[in-house]
Parts: sequence; C-alpha cells; structure tokens
Amino acid sequence: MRIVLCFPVLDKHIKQIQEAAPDAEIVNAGQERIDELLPTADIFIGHAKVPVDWDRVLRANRLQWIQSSAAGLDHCLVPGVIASNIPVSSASGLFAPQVAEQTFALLFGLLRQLPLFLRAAAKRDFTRLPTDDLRGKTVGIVGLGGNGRMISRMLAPWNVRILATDYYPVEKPSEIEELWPHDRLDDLLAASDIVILTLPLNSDTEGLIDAARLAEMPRGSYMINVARGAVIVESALVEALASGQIAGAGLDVTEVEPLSESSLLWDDPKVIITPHVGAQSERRVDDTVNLACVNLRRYLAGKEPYNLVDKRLGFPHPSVVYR
Ligand SMILES: NC(=O)c1ccc[n+]([C@@H]2O[C@H](COP(=O)([O-])OP(=O)(O)OC[C@H]3O[C@@H](n4cnc5c(N)ncnc54)[C@H](O)[C@@H]3O)[C@@H](O)[C@H]2O)c1
Ligand SMILES: O=C(O)[C@H](O)CO
Repeated sequence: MRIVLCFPVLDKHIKQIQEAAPDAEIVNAGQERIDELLPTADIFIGHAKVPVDWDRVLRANRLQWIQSSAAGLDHCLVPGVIASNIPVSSASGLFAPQVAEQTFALLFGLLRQLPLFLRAAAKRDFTRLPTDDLRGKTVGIVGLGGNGRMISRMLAPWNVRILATDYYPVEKPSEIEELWPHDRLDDLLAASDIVILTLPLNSDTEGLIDAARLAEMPRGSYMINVARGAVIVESALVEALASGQIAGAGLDVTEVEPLSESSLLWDDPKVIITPHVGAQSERRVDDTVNLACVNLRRYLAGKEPYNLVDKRLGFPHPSVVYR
C-alpha cells in the first residue's frame, strides 16, 4: 500500500504515520511532485495547491481514500472524484481555534479602525478618529461547523446577540439566540450588524453573497469572510463598500488567490485583507497528522474514517465529526 503525502510534514510526522500504517510505503510528494505521484497513491493525505490531473488519477484506478489536510474540500472534490466511489474525509473543525483568532483579528481591526490608524501612523499622524464597538451588536454566523461554533463560543462574553444558520441546524449552543436552517440566510442577513462566513464552498454556496444579499444587510454593517472567497461576489462587495452599504470587510480569502494587484479592495481603508492564513498555527501540522493517524488506523481496521464527507455537499454530517 502506498500513501502519498502533500502537506508540510517533518520527519517526526512521517515516522508517526508509518507507525499507524507499518506495512505502507510512504511517499512525501510535496506540492512539487503531487501531480506526478498522485496516480500512484492508494491513499492520499494532503492538499494539492497546484493543478492536479484528476482524470489521470481516476484512470489509474488505484486511489482508495483521500484524507484532506484542509477543512475545505474544493481542492479535491472535482466532478470525477464526486462521481467515483473514493471516500473523502476532511479536516473539519481541526483549525477552529486559529480561524477564530483570525476572525477576531479582522473583526476588531475593522471596528477599531486599524486600517485608518495604520495609514495615519505611517505619516506620523496622531489624529483621533471615530471607532465602533462590538458589544451590543447582532452577529450572524453563516455555517455553524467547527469554525462557526468556536467563533460563537469566543463571542459569548462580548454581550452580543448571536444568530446562526447551518445546513444541519441541530444542537444550538446556549450562547446562540437563534439557529436557523441554511435557507433562512436572508433573515440572518437582514438582522445582523456583522456577518461572519464560515460555510464551505460548493455549487450551492458559490456566489451566495451577491449584490441583492449585501443590500439585505442593515446599512453600515460589516462582513467577515474566513471561508472561501468565491462565496462572495467580489465586484458586488466592492460596490457595497463604495456606497457605504457595507462599513467594512475583513477578508482572509478572496475570489481568486492571490488577490489581483489591480483589485480595488487593496486600497480601500474599510477593508482588511490577510492572505488566507486563518488555518496557520504552529500546531497545524501536528494536529493534522494526529487526525490522519486516527483515521488511518480506523481505515486499516475496516472502519469509516471520521469526518467522512457527503461528496455532493462537500462537508461531513455533524454526527461523524472528529472531536
Ligand atoms: N481561512 C482559512 O484558512 C480556513 C481554515 C479552515 C476552513 N476554512 C473554510 O471554512 C469552511 C468551514 O470550516 P469548518 O472547519 O468549520 O468546516 P465544517 O465542515 O466543520 O463546517 C461547515 C459547516 O457549514 C455548514 N453549511 C454547509 N452549507 C451551508 C450553507 N449553505 N449555509 C449555512 N451553513 C452551511 C455545514 O452544515 C457545517 O456545519 C471550510 O469549508 C473551508 O472552506 C478556511
Ligand atoms: O480549508 C482549510 O483548511 C484552509 O483554508 C486551509 O487550506
């Protein structure tokens, strides 16, 4: 059995994976060789950030299981993989602590006007400018999976009203006032001063936040996206910022990455952009390898891995999520 890896593992991680699957041959392809080596894999653990010829992988007819090292599965859920019988498991929720920290960095940065103060500081300008508060606001979280739940827990002490939507609106945490099904997005948008996107990108959610939906939000509200850029129609967001409909946007992800040099978002002082670093943490690779090893042992014992996704939806049912 050949396990092909494509995420930034160290020797200690390879040793740990080998202990979980003693008879396997482990090949660390890295981004440089993943396209070449993926067709030779029985098991793929990783996240290919370079283009992969999935048709060639499927024609090789060897791949038995994909363990994604990312929570988002848009990198591997191509139509051929969705139609195949290859099971795919995700890293759902694994990076929730750091994604929540990133969300708070973007949120407080916008509310406390850091883009304006940083621009002023660069000119040694000490002028006081108005700022905004978190307390008392209504925050709407779109997607109450691992990330959304961690963010709502961290919001709880801030004296905010929290609303959320989810595809499986079960187990409402006590700090959330209303947990609605995903098709009540319009109600959430209309009621929220701050919207935080933490849902997956799939064919239903691509372009979900368009001009009409941005117009449903109260004038002067804030948008934070730590999910996938293509959930928002970026040109509509640019217009909503220009008109003042949206007071600020915190974007860890953009429609196309890297964000084009010519994007108007770069120069807008109402926008904070970070280069898709929400999942970054010193602990990310350790945590990913731990999950991969738990799942490898389950797989080798003939059990379903945790976080097995419904490939048409692109995320797992809450009952199979690894906690
Ligand atoms: N910025 C980053 O670096 C970063 C890091 C991790 C994850 N992500 C992105 O965030 C997403 C969420 O990550 P997670 O770990 O919380 O995943 P998760 O699988 O734990 O949660 C996703 C949740 O979204 C819900 N959902 C699906 N469709 C929905 C819809 N239309 N409306 C509302 N809710 C919907 C699901 O029911 C699920 O509860 C990932 O799919 C990924 O794209 C980004
Ligand atoms: O989906 C994820 O886990 C992050 O975006 C990193 O790829």
